[in-house]
Order: sequence, then structure tokens, then C-alpha cells
Amino acid sequence: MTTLEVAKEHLPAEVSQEEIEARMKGGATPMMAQFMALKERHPDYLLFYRMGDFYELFFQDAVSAAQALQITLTKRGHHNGEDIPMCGVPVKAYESYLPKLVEKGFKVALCEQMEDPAEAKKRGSKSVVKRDVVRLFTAGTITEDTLLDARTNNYLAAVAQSRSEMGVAWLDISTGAFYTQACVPALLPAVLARLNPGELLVSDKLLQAPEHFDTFNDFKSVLTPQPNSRFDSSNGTKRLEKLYGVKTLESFASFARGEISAAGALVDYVELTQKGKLPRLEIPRQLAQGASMEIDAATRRNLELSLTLSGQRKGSLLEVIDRTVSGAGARLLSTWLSSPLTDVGQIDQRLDGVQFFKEDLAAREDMREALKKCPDMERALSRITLGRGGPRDLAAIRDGLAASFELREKLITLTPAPILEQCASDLGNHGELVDKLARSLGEDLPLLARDGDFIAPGYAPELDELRGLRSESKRLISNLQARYAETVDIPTLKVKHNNVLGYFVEVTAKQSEKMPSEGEFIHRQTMKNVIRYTTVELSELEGKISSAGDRSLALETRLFEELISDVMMKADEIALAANSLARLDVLSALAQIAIECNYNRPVLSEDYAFDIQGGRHPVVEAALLTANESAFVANNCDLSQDQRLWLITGPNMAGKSTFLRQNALITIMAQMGGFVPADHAHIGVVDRLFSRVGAADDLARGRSTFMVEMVEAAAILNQSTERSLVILDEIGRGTATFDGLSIAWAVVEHLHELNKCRALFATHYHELTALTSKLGHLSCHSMKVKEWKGEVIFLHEVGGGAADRSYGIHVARLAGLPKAVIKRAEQVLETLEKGEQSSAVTKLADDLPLFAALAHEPEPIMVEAGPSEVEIALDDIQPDDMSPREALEALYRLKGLRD
Ligand SMILES: Nc1ncnc2c1ncn2[C@@H]1O[C@H](COP(=O)(O)OP(=O)(O)OP(=O)(O)O)[C@@H](O)[C@H]1O
Repeated sequence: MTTLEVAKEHLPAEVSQEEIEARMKGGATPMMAQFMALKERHPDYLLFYRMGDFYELFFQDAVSAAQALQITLTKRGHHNGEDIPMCGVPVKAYESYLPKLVEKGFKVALCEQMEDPAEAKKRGSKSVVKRDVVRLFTAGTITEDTLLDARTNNYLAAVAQSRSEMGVAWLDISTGAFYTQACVPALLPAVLARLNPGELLVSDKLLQAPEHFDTFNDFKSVLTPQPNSRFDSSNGTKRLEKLYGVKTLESFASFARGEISAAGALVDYVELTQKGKLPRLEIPRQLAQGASMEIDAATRRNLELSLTLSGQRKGSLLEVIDRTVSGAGARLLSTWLSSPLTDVGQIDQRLDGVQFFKEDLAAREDMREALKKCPDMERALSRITLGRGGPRDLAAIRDGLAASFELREKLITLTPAPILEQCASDLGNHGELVDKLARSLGEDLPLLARDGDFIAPGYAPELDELRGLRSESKRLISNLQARYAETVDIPTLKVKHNNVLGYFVEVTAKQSEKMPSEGEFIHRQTMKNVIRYTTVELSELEGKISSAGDRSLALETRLFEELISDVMMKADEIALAANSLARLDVLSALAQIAIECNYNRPVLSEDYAFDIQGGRHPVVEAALLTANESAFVANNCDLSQDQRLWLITGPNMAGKSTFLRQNALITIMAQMGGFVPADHAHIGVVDRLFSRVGAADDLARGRSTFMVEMVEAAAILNQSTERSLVILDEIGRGTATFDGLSIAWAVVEHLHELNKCRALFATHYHELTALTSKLGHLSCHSMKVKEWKGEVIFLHEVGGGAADRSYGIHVARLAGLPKAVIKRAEQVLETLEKGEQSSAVTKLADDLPLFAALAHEPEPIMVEAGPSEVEIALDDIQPDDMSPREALEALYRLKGLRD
């Protein structure tokens, strides 16, 4: 049980006066006593304790927050003889501090004053203002636009285990989307990698299960441990049945026990953090096993799908292909990219939609223009259902629904693909609600309903009357001012207002001599330079004005509640319309990128086909284009059954890794329903994509680079099936040559004989090509190079057959290894290539001090001369200003000069 749970169970929700007094006996001030009682209820949270215009933090909370926010740490009073550390943030600006804290892994409990301080005073001098925690901010449960990235989903996920099966549930509280999925334990890392949750709930028990230790370790920074009791599946069932008002959950889907446990825990946690207010949550949608292509965390990372290896969005596949124009569209594109489909029919539907927008320029441009203006209805709706919505959220619904209706009309006349017909029907017709919102909401809307003045004139006659009274009263006041000025003959007499006196007459001290000592002017205040009076008339008017103000605000609040409830009644349909807008955005955006970058429609099938003609790497291609470099060289890849395993050899830097990755990326793009960077692509759907490309050591887990490589290879060999696609880059290179070669050899045999998957295997072990004679489905390919004047030119072209050399020394020279080392390496290579290896090595070792080779070179003759051509050219080179490619070209030029 976590500390939070212990605290919750033995303490009543509200802090009582007795509890405060008991703590005061221990020496605490009344306020500190209250703070401590509240803190005890929320030990895992930074307690933002409201004091007037500030939220104050005390003790360790203050120390941590001051450090995280870089704000001043001060002190306030003493406790047990020690200073109490304190820091604070202004109430008005606290939202700007929250993201920093949440990002750094803190959770925040927001504690408000629940009564007017004057009320507390009435109860005696020792009473403190009632306070309570009204909201818990955690990474997975925030809804504010200011705290969320508009273009990414922020999932709160939970994992449960029931016997040998895992249940995963996740929801986006800011949109109401709610999903579940059951999976075998081995698939859990891939499922979590796909979701990339902002916060992950796991029971204390599961966290201790050794078989999941590594998986949860990867999500350490977003983990929120929960008591086991929260994951009880029969409680979960009851919870969900109550939430959706159904007798049985089977009417939704036949959920596995683990899925229900996880979903129940999620709902519980949302209720806990939202202090009892549940947002609108869609009916949980169950993702069938195998409905999406599973891609494990390492593969996602290495393929740089949503983030680059250095954690940036820029340079990732998502960033390169994202042409969406709305936040909801961007979020959906990211979801589609992270979970490519496996159902050919569904993929084709999406492709039909993209094709429609690709072919119809006017429809595409119209759609994108209209979507650009659409507000984020999903998030506005979620705030409204959480009771946190304001007039601007209502306006977002009004504008979003109005735009939806216009788009629907347009789509219907186009009679396009079925997916678009579905979108049109989901956009719905909310004319009545839009009309009501349009009539009711004014123009300049405040953020919060309590600020008033958001209902349009003409909507509610009673409100207009009250507002009329207010402005009429103001006119009366200015009339009164004129009359009083005349009566006492002081033209500069003013009627003013403040919160203490209300309306009053003000004259200067000197003018006050003219004021009658008796009669209608009653003296109220003498200031340094001015004297103030009230009159009975002014007080009466004051009463009228303030009551008109109160009544109009009360009326506006009532009207607001009514509008909110109208929206809530249509919440499901509004969510559907919002989702439809997002789908339209993604489909038209995929069409847009297809046109911009010449992508084509792939063909998907149920068989094991894999034929890509003229394929390109979307990210490398875009980078070459931006850098104005030579065009990307397109390549074919045909993994049909008789050659489903390609062995690719070729020099370093020739483009092997790029080729491997581009085929994986094209597969992902095709299965997400997008067009692909290839002339033609025919792909039999892939159930799982595995890769072992590039690696770094994982010191945190005590694994060396080679160990990481072997762990990943083991997962591939144990899990890939005939339906999978595997890309392996230089397996076995991190150990002794013969060990590495032997491992690579055995891996190829295993993939070929047992896994039978489609695979690309890049290697520098040319010996492996001998396997073609033995393995019927293995086919050898190599990256072409041209040797010219002793130089190697990379053509980036994949051809048939095996490469004979790696040209590693050539690349080493380009990289600037000292000349002596290059020369010596060439000699060693020659000897090794000639002789039987072991005797050659002995001979080399006997023979040579490292630089003996240089000894045979004639001493250079020193001639007094001007700078050589090479030196002049060198002077012109500014290494800091060059791209790697320019550097390479410069090297070639220099080499040419020397020859
Ligand atoms: N098809 C291509 N067209 C144009 N440029 C390419 C192509 N493929 C690769 N390149 C360029 O060549 C560089 C090296 O490619 P890559 O890393 O794929 O080589 P490699 O053969 O895997 O090298 P190594 O064996 O050293 O890892 C890339 O960064 C890219 O700029």
C-alpha cells in the first residue's frame, strides 16, 4: 500500500478544528497545524497552500520547488526550534509554473481557501480560514491548454496482470478517448512503447515482479505506483458498469480480466485527482490482439518515428511528414503513425480517403483552409465535462460545430470514398445547438464565467433589463454629481466609488469650507487633501447598482449552466464531430505530403508479398533536399518468398543502414494508411516489426553495447513470425571477429529456417554470402561503389551479388586518421588477405614496430618554396562552416591536387 493510500484510509477527507487544535498542542501555529494536516493527506504531492494572492509551499516542498522553479527560498516562523523553509508563486501566474514541476516528475496538490477570511475571524482568534485540496495535478491528468502540447496526446495508462495475460488501459483525459488491450507479457514493452504514456499506473505488486522489472524501469520517470486494491477486477467491473450506467460490460466488448482491472484503476485515479469530478470518458474501446503492428521500444527509437535518437521531434519521421493544420489532427497523425493497422480493408479505406484528397486539389485546399480555423473542440469539451469550462470553451464548441456542418455539406456533394462518407455522417448536424450558442454568447468572452458579461445582448430580456438598470444608474450618478456641484457651488465636486465607502462625494479640503454643515451631505472621511461625504440618495443608488450587478451575474451564471448542460447532453455527438475533423485533417494532410514529396499509393495484401520499387528514405531525402545536395538514390527491395532474406554487404558509408531503415519506414507508412516514398510498393501486412540497428550501451541496466545487441537479437529470434519484418544491421560486430561471424552465421540460419520472416541483414562479414548455396530463400545484394583514380565513389545503389571489400580503410582516411596508421593498416590488410590468418598474424606481430613502414619512405627534401597548391587550397577551407558532405568533397579535391 502506498503512503497516499494509508493516509486516505485513516484520515477523514476534511481537516477538522479538533485535529488542528491537537496539532497546536504540539507547538504548531494554527495555520501550520492546518498545513500539516493537509500535507499528511497528500504526502506524495507538493502542496500549493493558498494564502491570499499566493500559493505558498513549506518545508521540503518549498526546498524542492524553489530548486526546480529557480525561485527564491525564504523562511516563515519556526517549527520544533527550526526555521520553516518557504517559497511561493502568485495565484495569477501559477499555471506557468506547473508545467515545469510536472515535467520534472512532481505532482501538485492545489489547496484553496474555502471561505471568506472574515467568516473565520467570527469563529475566534485561533480559527484559521477553512482550506481544502481541490485538485491534484499529475502528468497524466492535466486538461489546461496552457499545460498541454496541442499536437500530442497525453495518455494516462495502467497495467494489470491476470494470470499469464497482461491488461493495459489508457485514456486521454483532455479528449475523453479511452482504450484497453490485452497482450502476452512479452508484448508489454512494445505496447507501452507505442503509447508512450505521460503517466503510468502500476500496482505495487506488479512493480516487484522480476520479469517486468526492465520494462517498468524504462518508464521510471512517469511511474505512479498504486495500491494493489485499486486493481481489483470485480471492483473495476462495478466501477465501469456504474460509470456507463450498464448492467454488464459485455455490451461493449468481452474484456479480459486484466483489461478491466487496469481500466477500473484508471477511472479510480482520475476521480481521485479530479476530486470526484469525472470527465466525459468514451466507452472503452478494445484493441483486438494483433489489430496494430507492434513495434518495440528499441525499434521505435532506432527508426526515429516520433522522436530522434537525441529526443527531438525535429528530424523524426513524424516531423517530416506532418502537414496537419489542427492540434487534434496532429495528435491523430501521431497515433496513426505509432500504431499502423494490420487489417487490409481498414488500411484501404484510409488510402481511399488520401487518394481522394490527392486527386481533388480544390477539395483538399478547401478542407485544409476550413480546418485551420477550427478550434480544438476535443479539449474544450473535456474541460466543460470536468466543470472547468468557461465561455471561451462554449465558443469553441459553437465555432467547431458550425464549421463541421459546413464541411459536411461540402463532403456530401462530393460523394467521395466510404471513409469520407463516414466522416461526413459523424460531423453531424448540430444546427440547433450552434444557433443557441451563437445567439447567447457575446463577442469579447472572458476566460471564466464568474467574470460575467459574456451573454449577448438581446438573448435574455431580464438580463438586458438588469444591465440597463446598471447603466441607467451610472447615468443617474453623473446627473447627481452635476446637481450636487451646482447646489454647493463647487464645479469640481466629484462623485467617486471605492470598495469601503461605496459611492461618495469628494471635494478638496479648501472647498469643504463651502459645504453645508447640515443637510443632505453626511461627513464620512477626512483625508490629507480631500474630504468625503455620502448622501441618502447615493446610498440608495449604490444598493440598486450593486444588486443589479449581483442579479445580472447570478442570471448569467444560470444561463451559462444551462448552455453547459445543453453541450453535455450532446457530448458524445460533439466528440464524434471533433474526431471526424481530426480524421479529415490527417487524410488531407497525408494527401498534401504525398503531392509535395511525390509519394504513391501502396498496395496492401494478406499474403507475404514485399516488393518496393524505387523506394526512398523520407527523412534522409528531405534532409538532402534542404541541404541542396545531390538527389536521393531510389532503390528496389523485393523480398518475395524465394528471396525473403536479403544479405546486404557493401562498404562503410555506402548506404546500407539507410536502405534497411527506408524499407521499414515505407512499411509503417503504408500500414498507417499513408502514401509512401516509392514508385510502387506491394506489401503483405506485417504483424510485428523488429530491428536491431545501431546501439549504445545501457549502463543504467549494467549492459554493455554487445549485451544490448544480443538481448535485442534474442527477442527477434524468439518472437518474429512469418508475418514479421526484421531488419538487422551488422549483428555480431561488437565482439571478436570469429565470435561475431559465428553468431551472425547462426542468426541467419535461424531466421531462414525457423522464423521464416521477411528480413534484411546488413553485414561486413562477407563470409556469410557462402550461405546462399545452402539456404534456398537467401539472396545476396551489395551497395555499389565505383573506384576511380584510386578513390572510392559511393553510388548508394543496391545491386545483386556480394561485395568483395569493405573499403573501411578508405573511410578511415576520409575521417582523418593519421597517415601512418592508414599506411600501416593497408599493409596489415594485405598480409591478412594473402596469408592463412593465424600465421599471418604471428608474422605481423613479429615483424613490425608500428611505424616501420614509414622508415622505408625517403626523407622529404626541404626546399625553400612558396606555399604549395595543396596549402593554398587548405588555407581556403573553413572546417567550422562545412557540412560533412562539403568536407568530403574538399578532401577529394585536396587528394586530387596531391596526385
Ligand atoms: N540512397 C541514398 N541516396 C543518397 N544518399 C544516401 C543514400 N543512402 C545513404 N546516403 C548517404 O550516405 C550516408 C551513409 O549512409 P549509411 O549510414 O546508410 O551507410 P552504411 O553503409 O550503413 O555505413 P556503415 O557501414 O559505416 O554504418 C547517409 O548519411 C546519407 O547521407
